[in-house]
Amino acid sequence: MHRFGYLGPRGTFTQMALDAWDGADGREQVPFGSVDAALAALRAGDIDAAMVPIENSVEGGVSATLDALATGDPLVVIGEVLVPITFVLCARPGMPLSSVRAVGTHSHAWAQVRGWMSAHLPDAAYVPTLSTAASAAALGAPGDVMFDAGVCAPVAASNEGLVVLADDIGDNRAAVTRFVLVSRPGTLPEPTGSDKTTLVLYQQDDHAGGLLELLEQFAVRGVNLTRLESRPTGEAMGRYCFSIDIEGHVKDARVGETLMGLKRVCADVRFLGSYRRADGVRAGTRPGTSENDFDEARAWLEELRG
Ligand SMILES: O=C(O)C(=O)C[C@]1(C(=O)O)C=C[C@@H](O)C=C1
Repeated sequence: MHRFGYLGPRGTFTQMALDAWDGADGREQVPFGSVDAALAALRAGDIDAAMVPIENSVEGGVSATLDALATGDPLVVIGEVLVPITFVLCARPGMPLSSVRAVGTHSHAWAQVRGWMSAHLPDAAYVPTLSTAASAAALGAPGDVMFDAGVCAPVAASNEGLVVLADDIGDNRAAVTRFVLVSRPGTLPEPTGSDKTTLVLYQQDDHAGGLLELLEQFAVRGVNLTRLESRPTGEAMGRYCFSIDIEGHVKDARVGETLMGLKRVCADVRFLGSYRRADGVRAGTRPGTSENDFDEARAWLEELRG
């Protein structure tokens, strides 16, 4: 693998995630204007992998990524990276804070600085941009821009020669965004004991207790969920699929058994990869759900069957 796409332009938090990814020396970084564009290029074979944001500790799931992975030609996650998020408010030299009337940034970034904005620029209009660094790049280029200031990473402001009007403006100082490295199917990282698996579940039909039935599959095998979101399928009002991250690897017995159970009760199970956890947390196993417990139970059944 050598061509790695990412949500650009340079200076995005996504590029920081790609810089922090340790699996690819000599890689070429290819910026894309949107998550959809990066994943389309990956599906088309123009790049080998793509780094995209999937979840923020303050604003939650990144719908563009969740939806692009849930539909279309299959893709798999092969790794994840956590990046602490720090925002600055930046502008062209000479623009004082008191003159800022409109602020441009990515919608997930805006959600993380809303409190600061209402305290310091309560009347400023919000202008969405495709990434935080895109707002800095627009201000850094000559010509008219629809906003006077941008919210981005400090590195994006300095890349573009902008002045910092305010530092560290995130409402939650502990904000973290989780990024995933996505590739075409065919690469399954080996289990490490500290892994995650990502799935999208489509229900057979809408009925009372439907979600509970899906969750039981995890619960009885001691599989812990680390993220659960419902996303509209787009087919009709009220039709949802479930985007889920669980602890463990598809090669772990309890995860494999869970997937088989889900396959029986769901209309469709989309496997989106098993990969090493960025935080190194090892999955705890409930009594009766260790590899050994499953091996012993399987051997016992084989014996009964003669
Ligand atoms: O705009 C960027 O810099 C991104 O990498 C995207 C993104 C996101 O989608 O959440 C990543 C981290 C921040 O939380 C804000 C924006």
